[in-house]
Amino acid sequence: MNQPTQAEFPIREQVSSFIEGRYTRTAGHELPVIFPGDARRISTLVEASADEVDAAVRSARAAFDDGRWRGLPVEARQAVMRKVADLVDKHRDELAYLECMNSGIPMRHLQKGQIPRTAYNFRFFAEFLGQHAEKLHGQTDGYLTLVLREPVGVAALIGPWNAPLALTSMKIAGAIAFGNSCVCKPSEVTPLAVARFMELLIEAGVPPGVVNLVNGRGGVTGEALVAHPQVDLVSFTGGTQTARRISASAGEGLKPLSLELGGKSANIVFESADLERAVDGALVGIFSNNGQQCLAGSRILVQRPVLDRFVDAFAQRARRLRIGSPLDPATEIGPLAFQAHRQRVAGYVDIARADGAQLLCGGATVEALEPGFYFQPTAVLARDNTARVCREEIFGPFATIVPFDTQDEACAIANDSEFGLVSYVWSDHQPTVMRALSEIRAGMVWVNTPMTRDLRAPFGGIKASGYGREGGESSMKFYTFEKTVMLPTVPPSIPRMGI
Ligand SMILES: NC(=O)C1=CN([C@@H]2O[C@H](COP(=O)(O)OP(=O)(O)OC[C@H]3O[C@@H](n4cnc5c(N)ncnc54)[C@H](O)[C@@H]3O)[C@@H](O)[C@H]2O)C=CC1
Ligand SMILES: O=C(O)/C=C/C=C(\O)C(=O)O
Repeated sequence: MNQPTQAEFPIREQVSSFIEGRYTRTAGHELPVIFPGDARRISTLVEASADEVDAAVRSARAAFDDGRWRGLPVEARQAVMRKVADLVDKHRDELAYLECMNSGIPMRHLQKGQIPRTAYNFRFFAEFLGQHAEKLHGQTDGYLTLVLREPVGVAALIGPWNAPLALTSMKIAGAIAFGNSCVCKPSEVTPLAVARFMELLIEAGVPPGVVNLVNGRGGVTGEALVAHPQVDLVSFTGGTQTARRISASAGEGLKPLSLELGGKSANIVFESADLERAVDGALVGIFSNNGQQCLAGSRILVQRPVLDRFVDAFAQRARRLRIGSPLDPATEIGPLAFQAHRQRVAGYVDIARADGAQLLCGGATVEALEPGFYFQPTAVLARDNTARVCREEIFGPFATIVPFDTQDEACAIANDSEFGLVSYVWSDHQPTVMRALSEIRAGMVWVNTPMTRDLRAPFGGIKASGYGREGGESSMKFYTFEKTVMLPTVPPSIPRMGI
């Protein structure tokens, strides 16, 4: 594909809220929307005030209460959700372009990964819905006990900037599949693709008001949304500190919460691994999506007998990754999402050195691509797991390699983290794999493969990586509540009172 252009896919001059099926275009506090490839301002975000958040929640509430969506037969909801997926496929390049211009994620990754995943989020939940009727729990002592699943109500869906549409659409699909209405709040850094997606939802037949959008800063728009008394549950993906504030507010309102947070995931390469595959996997694990992934394998633990070979191959391949404009189909590493974030990532080079780590490759910005927010794929060899680069989530193209001797040590290092999102294990020796699987404390473990995803499976972490799970049945449980119904099968004898 040629590089897409703004003439082909115009970018809205202003991104506001989308309430009851329409952009609001109100005046308000403005934030620039920037193309990280060259630091150019490409649009303006108009922040939603608390009043506008209130209007969005009320719209979702009304849509829920009058049953315009949850009251539809399952087949009708499924048909609309499939249509959403078809429209995402049809507009794949446009959505990829908007996301790319806003987040700096390379087009090739968006066109092959995140945008098809957006379509699949809707297809998956449409099919899932068709498989799950209310469950009959059988008879007991003259009663038929039924457990019904009902939508919770109005969901607040708060998303991050690292995979804006793919992650927000996963939440929307899960929420509306089971009949909920929702208000989304994407990251203020990356509002464009999610905003365009709102129009596609309406075009597909999702009734206005069922999915609303508010844009703005977390401390303003996000806080007003979480605290709104008519919001019934909150699904959040983002940073751990933010999650603490959201938990406090949601806790006050006793709102169910799903928190998908950051990680410092161990990618363990045993000497029994196919080393070439492990290097391939480790590169994908830390450098795909410009390294901005919660599930990045950012701590690469390597068994000493293969350490030198691994380090040489990894650093050599990292140096060869193609850095460039995210619009170029050949680009493997694009710019980081915003300038302050690049500064933060770059700061870890000195932090690593101060802790005695050795720089293996990268470690600098890319002069030739200034003023874009580029940063070279970087790897350091840490002395041990106490280094700050082993403990803090960097969220960029920055790998920390840590040597180990024994399997016990590898698992102890893997678990010695405040986070517990995922872990990767590379070994062709089954007992090694089986032991690692039972000892690693993380929400997910991938064996001899980087980052594969099955939407039927629960996704989420433990410890500072959050709690709650989404995907398949886990989403169904989160976005519904159980209502128990007792029906007498024979007229019961009821004690007579007050006679
Ligand atoms: N997928 C993940 O696990 C992600 C993890 N992160 C981690 O979080 C760190 C900080 O990144 P940020 O973009 O600043 O993430 P963040 O946690 O601040 O933002 C995520 C979302 O939460 C919203 N938000 C912020 N404060 C809020 C509040 N008080 N109430 C309601 N909503 C609020 C933001 O506007 C955004 O939509 C990153 O450096 C990275 O370590 C960031 C993005 C994604
Ligand atoms: O596959 C999912 O449902 C979630 C993936 C999350 C990320 O890739 C992320 O937050 O980086």
